[in-house]
Amino acid sequence: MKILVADDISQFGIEKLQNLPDSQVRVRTGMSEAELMEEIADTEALLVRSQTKVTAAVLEAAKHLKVIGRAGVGVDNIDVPAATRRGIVVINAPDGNTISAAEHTFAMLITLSRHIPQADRSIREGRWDRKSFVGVELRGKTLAVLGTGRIGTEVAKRAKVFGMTVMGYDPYLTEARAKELGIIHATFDEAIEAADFITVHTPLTKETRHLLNAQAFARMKDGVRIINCARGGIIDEEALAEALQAGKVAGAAIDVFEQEPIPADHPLIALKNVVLTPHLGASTVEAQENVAIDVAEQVGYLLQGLPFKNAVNLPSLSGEQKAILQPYLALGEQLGLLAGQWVGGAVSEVEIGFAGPIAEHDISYVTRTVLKGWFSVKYGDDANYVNAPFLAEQTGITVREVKQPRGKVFTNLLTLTVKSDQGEHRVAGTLYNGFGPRIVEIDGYTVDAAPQGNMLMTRHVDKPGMIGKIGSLLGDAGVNIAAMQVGRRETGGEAVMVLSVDKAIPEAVLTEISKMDGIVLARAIDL
Ligand SMILES: NC(=O)C1=CN([C@@H]2O[C@H](COP(=O)(O)OP(=O)(O)OC[C@H]3O[C@@H](n4cnc5c(N)ncnc54)[C@H](O)[C@@H]3O)[C@@H](O)[C@H]2O)C=CC1
Ligand SMILES: O=C(O)C(=O)COP(=O)(O)O
Repeated sequence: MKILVADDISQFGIEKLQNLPDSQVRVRTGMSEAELMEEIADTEALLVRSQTKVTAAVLEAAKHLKVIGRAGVGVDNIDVPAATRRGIVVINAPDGNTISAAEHTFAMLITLSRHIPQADRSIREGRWDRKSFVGVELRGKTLAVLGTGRIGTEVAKRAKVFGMTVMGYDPYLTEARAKELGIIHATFDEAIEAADFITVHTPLTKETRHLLNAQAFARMKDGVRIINCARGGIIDEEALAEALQAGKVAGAAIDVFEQEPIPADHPLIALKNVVLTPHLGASTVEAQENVAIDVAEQVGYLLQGLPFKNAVNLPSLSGEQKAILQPYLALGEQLGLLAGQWVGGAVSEVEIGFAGPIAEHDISYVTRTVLKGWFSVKYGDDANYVNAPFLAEQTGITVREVKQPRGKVFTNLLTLTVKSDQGEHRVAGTLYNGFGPRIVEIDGYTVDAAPQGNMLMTRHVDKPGMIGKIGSLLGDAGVNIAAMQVGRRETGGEAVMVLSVDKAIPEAVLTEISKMDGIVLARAIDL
């Protein structure tokens, strides 16, 4: 198992990776894109912080990569859509540096209100200047927190203790949560217009890029102070520099930049009323240990095929949800795999039906497992839970999820209906209490088969001798039949047969069965 650590992560995390069975951990930091592309070719797991840019080109070169672990929160240095398309899981460590980032923000807030770095510099320059550094109190001032997630919330709590009025803006902030935190639930405009201090705590996305721009600065109070310990790019740096020069903004404290490291001629460097730190929000002993251990643990679980959490490109399931969904995830994958081998032709539509208690839960993960099973017939190990929805999109397959009322016969039922240019097929499975998963329907015919191992499935005309002939052909080839199921609607019509066999059916035998008079469809299935 080859693991590459491309940024400085705590030794505690590296040791966890080294302790994984069969792991070979290489630590090489500060690589160029070309060097990383070379280094990553045979790597299964890559660990980074914010410095290494994991571009689409890097991922293209990473033929064996299964997982990217981000020892921290922001994943904007990783091309997540490209990773998802390639089925690579991206895992971050969302909780480990929250307090450190909040404390750094608070340090910036106080620094900004009392000119500490500028005053320190003046003393070192031989001056004793007490007039130039008159500050403002935080008490009684209004702080706008844009983005009230983990870090924004911790900043808000601390600001409350300092006697500030806090206005929170976040699409996910509810009135009740705002009340609980003792903050004012505000719109973006209300927050930025009322604030004496504004701090941003959103991720960098299309929506938040230049959230604070020239128009936003124009609407703010004269003398407002701005803090960014989230991501460069949330604030338009040119517009901020202009607003600072014009005196509209009285001060800014910035930890993160559009380009890191910042260029020597960056417009903010020359301005006196600005405090700059080189992306230090998460740089504490505690945060670095936390995030490195967290991410190494989850990456390790994934590499060992164990359940893992904090994947940013997979839906997250609580332990309780996992326990409920687990048997359905397995059944869904088997149904997908079965249908993928049973259905021929160009498929345009897949409908997944959920009946029974499962319909009350988040079914999106089950859909992923059905699609993963389906696509693994064609793509093998290249299809996984991460890229399965993308593969459906790429191959022009419409996927529909339908929640159905509980049926009369089965207390729970998963159905998979597939429309192809050769017609419509439907397979269904259920979970019998105590007996596990069973296939209970194929193309409208009732059967009861365990979905496992090698099988022969046929649709044939229900006439004497069919089953005997198939049995002899298999017997002559040394293929033993372990179980047999036949489903039919009326005598002499069409029937479906499911044979569980002890080993794979040779291609030549399958061809012969397919050519038999009365056989409509015959497929070897491997589950
Ligand atoms: N300077 C540093 O070293 C560090 C920076 N960070 C950065 O801090 C940021 C926040 O981190 P967390 O609080 O852990 O994330 P989080 O996911 O808990 O919170 C982000 C919040 O932003 C909100 N949001 C998203 N789009 C928004 C929009 N358009 N307008 C308003 N709110 C919006 C979300 O609803 C969410 O509540 C991230 O960008 C992260 O990368 C995190 C740790 C250290
Ligand atoms: O966790 C985050 O989002 C951070 O910005 C921390 O970045 P870093 O790991 O210190 O390069």
